[in-house]
Amino acid sequence: MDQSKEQRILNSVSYNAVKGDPESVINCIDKYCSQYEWAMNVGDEKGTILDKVVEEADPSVALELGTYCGYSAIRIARLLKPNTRLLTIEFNPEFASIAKEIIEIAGLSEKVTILEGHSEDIIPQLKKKYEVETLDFVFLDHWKERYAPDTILLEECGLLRKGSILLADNIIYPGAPEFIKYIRSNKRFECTSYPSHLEYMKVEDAMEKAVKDPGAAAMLF
Ligand SMILES: CCCNc1ncnc2c1ncn2[C@@H]1O[C@H](/C=C/CNC(=O)c2cc(-c3ccc(F)cc3)cc(O)c2O)[C@H](C)[C@H]1O
Ligand SMILES: [Mg+2]
Repeated sequence: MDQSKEQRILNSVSYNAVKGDPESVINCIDKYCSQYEWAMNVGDEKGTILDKVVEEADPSVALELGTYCGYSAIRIARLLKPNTRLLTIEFNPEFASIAKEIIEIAGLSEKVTILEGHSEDIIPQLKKKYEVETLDFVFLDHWKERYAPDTILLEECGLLRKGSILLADNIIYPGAPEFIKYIRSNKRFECTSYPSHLEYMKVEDAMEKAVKDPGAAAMLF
């Protein structure tokens, strides 16, 4: 049986990237997906926005919804401080195992835990089974119609604190209209839109940042 696109991406990383060097893995995936086969990694342009928001969040515990090949997990984890971690949820077993290998090549297996399963099943387990108190940063990049219900689920499970930062990909293309409607009308969140482009294409896209109960100080000035 011929290989999947995701397997071909792993082949390219394993052949071309420098082991233990996250930047070389990121560059290798971006090169492969620009030149040979488009894939739904967040990419380098939106990836730079992701980097900035992760640095702003400086998270002790970060969560990603939708690992896919592990590209954004590597972008996030490479910026994490010692003794901090990224949990990333992926329900497709083939993608979970490919991501595991790519994250290993980047030398980031210590910082990244791939949780295989549906987000709606795993999120309620984060506190007890994965010893999470609250999440400092959440990257949403899975099925777009699940952004809103999973954000509500994170809230219901008490996983978001004052200042928790959510960042969502694909606000324009493919779009996440229910999420935008929900998060922008929710007084508890302060939202910012970051216009950009769809990965590897000249198509408009955007990312949305939502900060929960931003600092009270903000109200004083
Ligand atoms: C129901 C279970 C929910 N719970 C879940 N629990 C766990 N894992 C989940 C869950 N739902 C999904 N996943 C996993 O996350 C990944 C899914 C990612 C989805 N991303 C897109 O659809 C997209 C499309 C385009 C695009 C743009 C232009 C085009 F022309 C074509 C495509 C661009 C982009 O940047 C995009 O991120 C992965 C493939 C999938 O197995
Ligand atoms: Mg995306």
